[in-house]
Amino acid sequence: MESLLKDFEVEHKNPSEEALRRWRNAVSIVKNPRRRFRHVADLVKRSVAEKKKRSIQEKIRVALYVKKAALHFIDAAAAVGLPAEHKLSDEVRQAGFEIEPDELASVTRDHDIKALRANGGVEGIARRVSVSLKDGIHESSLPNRQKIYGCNRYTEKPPKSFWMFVWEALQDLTLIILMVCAVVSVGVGIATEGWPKGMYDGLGIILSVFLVVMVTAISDYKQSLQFRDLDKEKKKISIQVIRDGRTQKVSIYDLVIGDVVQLSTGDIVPADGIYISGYSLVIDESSLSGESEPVNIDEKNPFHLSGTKVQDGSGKMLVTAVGMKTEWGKLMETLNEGGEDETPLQVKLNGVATIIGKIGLAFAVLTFLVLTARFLVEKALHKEFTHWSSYDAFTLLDYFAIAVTIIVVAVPEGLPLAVTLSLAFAMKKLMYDKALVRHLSACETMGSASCICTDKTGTLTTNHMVVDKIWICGKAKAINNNNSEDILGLEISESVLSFLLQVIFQNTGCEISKDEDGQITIFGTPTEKALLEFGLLLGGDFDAQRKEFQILKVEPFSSVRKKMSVLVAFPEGRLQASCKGGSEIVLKMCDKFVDDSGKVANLSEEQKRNISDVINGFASEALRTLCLAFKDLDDTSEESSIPDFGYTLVAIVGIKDPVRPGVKDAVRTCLEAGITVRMVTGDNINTAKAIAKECGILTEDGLAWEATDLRSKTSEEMRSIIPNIQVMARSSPVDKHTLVTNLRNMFGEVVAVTGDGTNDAPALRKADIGLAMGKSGTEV
Ligand SMILES: Nc1ncnc2c1ncn2[C@@H]1O[C@H](COP(=O)(O)OP(=O)(O)OP(=O)(O)O)[C@@H](O)[C@H]1O
Ligand SMILES: [Ca+2]
Repeated sequence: MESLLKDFEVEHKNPSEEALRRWRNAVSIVKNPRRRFRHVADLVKRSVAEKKKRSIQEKIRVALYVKKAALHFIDAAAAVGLPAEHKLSDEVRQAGFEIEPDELASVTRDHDIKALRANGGVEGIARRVSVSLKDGIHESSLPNRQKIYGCNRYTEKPPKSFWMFVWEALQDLTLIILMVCAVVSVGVGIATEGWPKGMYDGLGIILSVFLVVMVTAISDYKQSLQFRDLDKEKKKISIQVIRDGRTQKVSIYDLVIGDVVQLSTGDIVPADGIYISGYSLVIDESSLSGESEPVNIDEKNPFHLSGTKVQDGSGKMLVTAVGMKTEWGKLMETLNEGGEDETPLQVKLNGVATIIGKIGLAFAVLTFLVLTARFLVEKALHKEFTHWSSYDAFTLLDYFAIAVTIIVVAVPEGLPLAVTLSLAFAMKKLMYDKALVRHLSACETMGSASCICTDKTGTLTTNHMVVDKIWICGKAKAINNNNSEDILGLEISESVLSFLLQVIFQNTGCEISKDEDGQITIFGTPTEKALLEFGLLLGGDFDAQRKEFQILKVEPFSSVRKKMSVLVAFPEGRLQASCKGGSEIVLKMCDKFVDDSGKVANLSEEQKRNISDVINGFASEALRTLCLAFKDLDDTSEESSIPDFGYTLVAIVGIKDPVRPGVKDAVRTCLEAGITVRMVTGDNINTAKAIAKECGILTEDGLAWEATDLRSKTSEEMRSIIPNIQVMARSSPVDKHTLVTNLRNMFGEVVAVTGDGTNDAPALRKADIGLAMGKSGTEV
């Protein structure tokens, strides 16, 4: 059997074009190609779509790069004339806007900096679409905006109606033959046996064909409805916007022109827009232009294109074009063209169906031959060979119908479809368990995984973080979260408290939004939230503190740097940098600290060691540790970057992030099933070890490494280390990716990766199965 099926082998993930072609060619007996190849990639369509995509990308590239160069040229020649005034239509004017949809869309699409300037920059555009850059749009203007500027939706193929499925089911070759047989049978029947008795045979066949077609069409239609539901679920993505002065999350489909969108690392830009403000915003435009070189978006290059990805940094943008007015909208059409790749099981079953089909066909032919031979022999015996009646023709037709019926029932055309159905069923079931499966094949591959690499934060732990311990003024204290009067247990001096609050409130990526009844919601990552909540609990006033200084520069948190730094200016002209991040990393940047008496003192080697012990102490209690530090700068000159040395350590916080209930059992189940489980985390090694022990991942003889130490190893050394690694700490996204690659290539393992953040995205994509966790669901 294996050798018969050798053409029916494809890889789990990204099968080669050649393999896809091979099995298609090996399928020889197909009754209904439309049905048989329904959930299978359409290679022809795909290559057409690929060509179309290339040409669109090429056009975008020309628009982005060549035009830009040309513009510079024109600028240099000082041939600046104001763009032609666009006439405003009454509709736009009555709605209170001052710019035509097409003009607005073309500014961003063509990177037309001249048009932007002529419109008064981003502020000018904002005025024209009547929005305040600070408070965003008014919710009440939503319908108007949608009416005039459109919705953020892309044209989709209309869903197939039920009758389409009936039509497709009718294309079955054997059913067509049977129907012809039925018609002939009716004709011959009426001629020989008369009305109505002669009808019965033919009618019988027609009725059964009708039944087969209906059953097939109904089950196919139901299946398509299921797929539509799944598809809808897959497309639910939300993004942070500011509306009516409040930060809120909305679905990307509800975005309108004028929305102020908050972008942060890992987000897909949901619409075309113009840069308002931001910090070290780096965008990956490869999905649009095919160029792999990321671009910086700032005042000089202020255009955001829909479909690109935020690689680093954070910022705000003003939406200027949505839906089909963006280039992405056009590209979207080509994206799903040609369908999803078939899974190995689907292909195998196609092979089985083909083999059975051949056997069925052979038997059908044999049956027909035997029956006909017997008939002829009998005729010869009765010496009636020259004497033919219509009755004989009828008999032969009957034999033929029998042969075709054998094919109809014996060839399992529905088999490959059945597996798609069962995979879809598995998807649905997983969805009830709150897991969204994006690719059918994942359901299948999941069963053959030999190794799981999981991140820690958010996957093994709940991601509900609270500050649990703090080290400040040379003492470690447990936080009493229930008693806001006396959270620090002991008194600390006013000045130290103000240092601490300053660092917490300056150095945060969080947004606080207050609704009408004063309820506050904090938007931000769990770590940041925990810290900010702690600051509020200490009695800090976020809004008041924020007004005291002006933020000059921000280096947002990234999984590579593992820290966040900001530079602020106080009204009196003083500058201050502050930094928070992975404790051993920030500790290296400090040479002073706030001592027992609340004074700034030099940090000796011994004290550094003591502080390291404190960090390790916190970490081995499974706390995530962060160092908070600041540095006063008297240099008012325009510094190019935020310094990374000479800081004063204010405090170390230990943040509790409890292990999810049930994780330990899940790990045990995996181990019993022979699947190795590894933890790959960005956190401190001791924190990682503590959590890994708690979950049962780290055993006595297992290894725990820091990713930085692994990077320098040769591939030979890796080969001996990797099989025993159970914990990899302080890893960057690239480290995670490398580990997965090595596991797959060196040891041929089928690797499943679970992760919840952007730092897991490369590894998730590389893995045989990527399981993206979390409520938010970073787009992977
Ligand atoms: N907002 C932040 N500001 C500064 N430092 C942070 C912030 N968030 C996390 N860190 C530091 O970075 C480390 C986490 O890095 P990273 O984001 O790569 O991992 P993670 O996603 O939190 O963990 P995992 O990989 O297990 O999911 C933490 O240990 C902490 O020290
Ligand atoms: Ca994570």
